[in-house]
Amino acid sequence: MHYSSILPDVIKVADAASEKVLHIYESNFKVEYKEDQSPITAADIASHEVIVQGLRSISRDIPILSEEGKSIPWEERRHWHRFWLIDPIDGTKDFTQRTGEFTVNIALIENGEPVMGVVTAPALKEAYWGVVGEGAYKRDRTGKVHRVRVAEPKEAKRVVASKNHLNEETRQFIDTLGDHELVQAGSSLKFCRIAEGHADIYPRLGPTCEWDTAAAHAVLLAAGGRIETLEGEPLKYGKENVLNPFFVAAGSWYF
Ligand SMILES: Nc1ncnc2c1ncn2[C@@H]1O[C@H](COP(=O)(O)O)[C@@H](OP(=O)(O)O)[C@H]1O
Ligand SMILES: [Mg+2]
Repeated sequence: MHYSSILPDVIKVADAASEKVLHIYESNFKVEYKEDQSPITAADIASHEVIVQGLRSISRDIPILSEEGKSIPWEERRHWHRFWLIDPIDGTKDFTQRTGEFTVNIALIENGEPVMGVVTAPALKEAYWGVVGEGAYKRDRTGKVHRVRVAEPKEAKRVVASKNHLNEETRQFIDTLGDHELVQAGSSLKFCRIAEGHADIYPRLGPTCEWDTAAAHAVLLAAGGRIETLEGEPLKYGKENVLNPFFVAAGSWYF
């Protein structure tokens, strides 16, 4: 499959979802809570619907797994060699707290690995995308597109971590990194900050799901970075359990 040929259409889908999301962000939206007590708004649902419709028009036979879609039994998912993995809004807490640091995420997974990803930050008017092996790009708030690449420092100088989910285990890991600056960011933007060379390392010794990481993982891989489990294995997708293991994201210099 030629990912580069469908990438412009995938970016269009993410932009269309972002526009819808931004419209709701700027309104007086209502916050509800899912069974697991995580917040959800009309923007999560609207973004999911725009993305699903858009991806279906790109390809009718690639299945879609979305944080906001119905859960699909493992018996069906286990046969998927290629699928879209989407998080219609990552950082819903940042959305409800109006920090602007939330993202729309679309990844294409093949044989358990992310091969293409698009991440947009509607309120920041930034977007990142990448095809693994072909490079990563950022569209800045002026609309200018440029290639991005991870920094290659000798040690982790700028550590990026969650604003809403920075737990004790992650703090202890960060303490082992020596002198550093702590940059906090919401959502999958943390991976994008590494991809563009604005941060060096993102340790997450806490829970995330496959849809939280997949699209930005593709961007990071395309920019010369990696995400590995604490056992040194690459983070994989399409597992029976959608929870990710703890991981560290950084440029290749770290691993
Ligand atoms: N206990 C938990 N179990 C699973 N995922 C969790 C979790 N706590 C946080 N997350 C994930 O972490 C994401 C937010 O990360 P961060 O704090 O880095 O912005 C959430 O994404 P959503 O906002 O899409 O729900 C959520 O999926
Ligand atoms: Mg998420």
